[in-house]
Amino acid sequence: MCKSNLHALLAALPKCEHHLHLEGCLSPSLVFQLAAKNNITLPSASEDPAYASPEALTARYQHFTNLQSFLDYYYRALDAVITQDDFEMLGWEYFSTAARDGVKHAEVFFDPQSHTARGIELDTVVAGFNAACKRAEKELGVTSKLIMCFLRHLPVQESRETMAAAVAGGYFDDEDRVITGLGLDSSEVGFRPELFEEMYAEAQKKGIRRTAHAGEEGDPTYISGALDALHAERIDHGIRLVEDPALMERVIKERIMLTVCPLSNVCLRAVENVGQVPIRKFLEAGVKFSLNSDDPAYFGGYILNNYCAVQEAFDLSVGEWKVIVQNSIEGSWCDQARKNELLSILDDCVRKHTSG
Ligand code: HPA
Ligand SMILES: [Zn+2]
Repeated sequence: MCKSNLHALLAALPKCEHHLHLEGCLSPSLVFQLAAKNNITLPSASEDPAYASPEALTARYQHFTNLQSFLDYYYRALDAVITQDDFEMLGWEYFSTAARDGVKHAEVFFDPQSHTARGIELDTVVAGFNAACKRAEKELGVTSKLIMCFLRHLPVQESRETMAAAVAGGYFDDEDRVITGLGLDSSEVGFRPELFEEMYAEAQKKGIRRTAHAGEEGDPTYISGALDALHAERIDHGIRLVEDPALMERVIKERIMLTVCPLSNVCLRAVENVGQVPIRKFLEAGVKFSLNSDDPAYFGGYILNNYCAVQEAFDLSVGEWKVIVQNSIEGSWCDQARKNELLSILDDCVRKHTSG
């Protein structure tokens, strides 16, 4: 609950989330629970005191110093996730919590290489996450799309193999497209988007949607690289766009949406506080963006916490919230009929708020 008098409106807004790593929903309690079930030995408390208990691990997550310091914990925790049911449980952890925060549509990332590198089949990962997506639609009315990410710190050949495995698995087939989009994540600086041009070109030919993390820690040339070399349709994070006004003009003109993650930016010290995320600058300039939780088990909460933190920092008007939510609906990769449903929920929601 935030202090804002708009809290009821923020809670009720029909949210679309576009920057959410399913692996980032692995809470410390779930790490310990799955490790016990799967007989996985976590690091001992003498190796790393953070592994003394779920509470100690939670406390450790308050002290990341940059992206890499988080990724080290993020990848290590995944050792506990093994079976198709584990992946489904992780997916359900996301959808069941996000639905309570008012998420109606979610386009969620997963990182196959962090599992296939441990000997887990791509099919196991996709089947588990896809089952969670299906269940979310049936039981919660939350629609979703899966976005397969490449880990940019690994040799490009491994991304090539991941792409080939997804094609061979039929996940991009037109009739029953299980994977809607490609993404690019992990350590940004030094691993330029241009390295992944070939896989993105193949995706574009197949009509697969494209996004990439850029401008989180990397300078604005990572954003232009993602647009030029990868033909990215969205940019994940993208907050360093403000450093290059000409590029910002291009992003506005080409209607590229940024998927901004305010609490993540604070936790990973890209900014000192939410007030330094360029929300007001983007709104005033007409840069389209959605607000997202990134890795909610690590960064202080799910999407509503991000909406509330933005409201506390910027004191936005109802009209400004309407623009943010409208842009996040229109920037989604669902069909127009679903967008129209969500736009109409948005209208009702704003009307109810302003009339009473
Ligand atoms: O915010 C992120 N940036 C890069 N890689 C990631 N993997 C999970 N979250 C992130
Ligand atoms: Zn991310």
